Amino acid sequence: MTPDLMEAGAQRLQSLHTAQVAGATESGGRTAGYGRPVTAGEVDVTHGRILYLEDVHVAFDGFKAINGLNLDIAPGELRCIIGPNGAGKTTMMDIITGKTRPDSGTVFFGSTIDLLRHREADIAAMGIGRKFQKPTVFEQLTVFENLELALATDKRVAHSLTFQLNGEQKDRLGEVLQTIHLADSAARLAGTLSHGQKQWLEIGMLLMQNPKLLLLDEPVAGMTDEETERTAQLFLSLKGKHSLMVVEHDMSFIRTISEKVTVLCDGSVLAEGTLDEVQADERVIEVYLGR
Ligand SMILES: Nc1ncnc2c1ncn2[C@@H]1O[C@H](COP(=O)(O)OP(=O)(O)OP(=O)(O)O)[C@@H](O)[C@H]1O
Repeated sequence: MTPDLMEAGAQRLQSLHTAQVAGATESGGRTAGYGRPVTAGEVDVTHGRILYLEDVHVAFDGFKAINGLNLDIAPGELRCIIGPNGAGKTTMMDIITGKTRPDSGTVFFGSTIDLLRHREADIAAMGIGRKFQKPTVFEQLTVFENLELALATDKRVAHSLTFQLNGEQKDRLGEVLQTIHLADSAARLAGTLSHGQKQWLEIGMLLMQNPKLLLLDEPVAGMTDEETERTAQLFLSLKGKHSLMVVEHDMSFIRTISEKVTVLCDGSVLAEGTLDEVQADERVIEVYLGR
């Protein structure tokens, strides 16, 4: 979830609570007003890359967590990232989203946006959405309200407290509900959803902001087999419309969704190719099996 969204959600919950205390809600705390949805600007992908990292380094207390990392992602690509524990996968996502500043290197969004010059909230607003492993939906709001809230991430929080959808936004919300398989659950409180449904809802919240690039950290951890299968279908349906970077340890899930797989190890790329290719690579076998 984006920093702006977390802030807006906290404010929204506070306002909902206040209204409940006063006994005066009209529509579950989302009464008249307006908001300005974040709309990502155009990203220049004429060079065939939506994300480009070159020779990125970061050390924590002398430990090289990212060590000469080079990576690029094509527009509309669904890239899977695998690697043993401590390989640097989370740190890489932290760098892309502005949470961690690298010591050196180049990180570009499209060919013109130098991500190292931007703050975390701005990077999210430019169209890079991040989904952490643990779902962080607003449990006391309905599915509908969670999605609605995702449109209202204006930094002037007062707007998000009093947000009202226009026709186009209602259509979009309906589409996202269908995409994330929650059309029948729009009025349910998010806290009553299964783990998998919460994950889909959070992905839906990111989709409401129409991200160009989605970073997804272990999206199927803790899901049932059926939920995992549905998540695979969801990601395949998003491919092309969005670029996706999926970090996951579940190899059967990777097999279902992947074209190109990148193996990270010790902070840099060890191998890249189809899952079959990287699984047959002696160096990959060695880091996974410790031979
Ligand atoms: N803030 C930090 N301070 C010190 N060390 C850190 C910090 N963040 C990450 N590290 C270290 O950097 C290395 C890479 O960590 P990272 O979390 O990026 O790996 P990962 O590939 O995501 O691992 P996992 O699959 O277990 O989530 C690890 O050895 C970790 O302990």
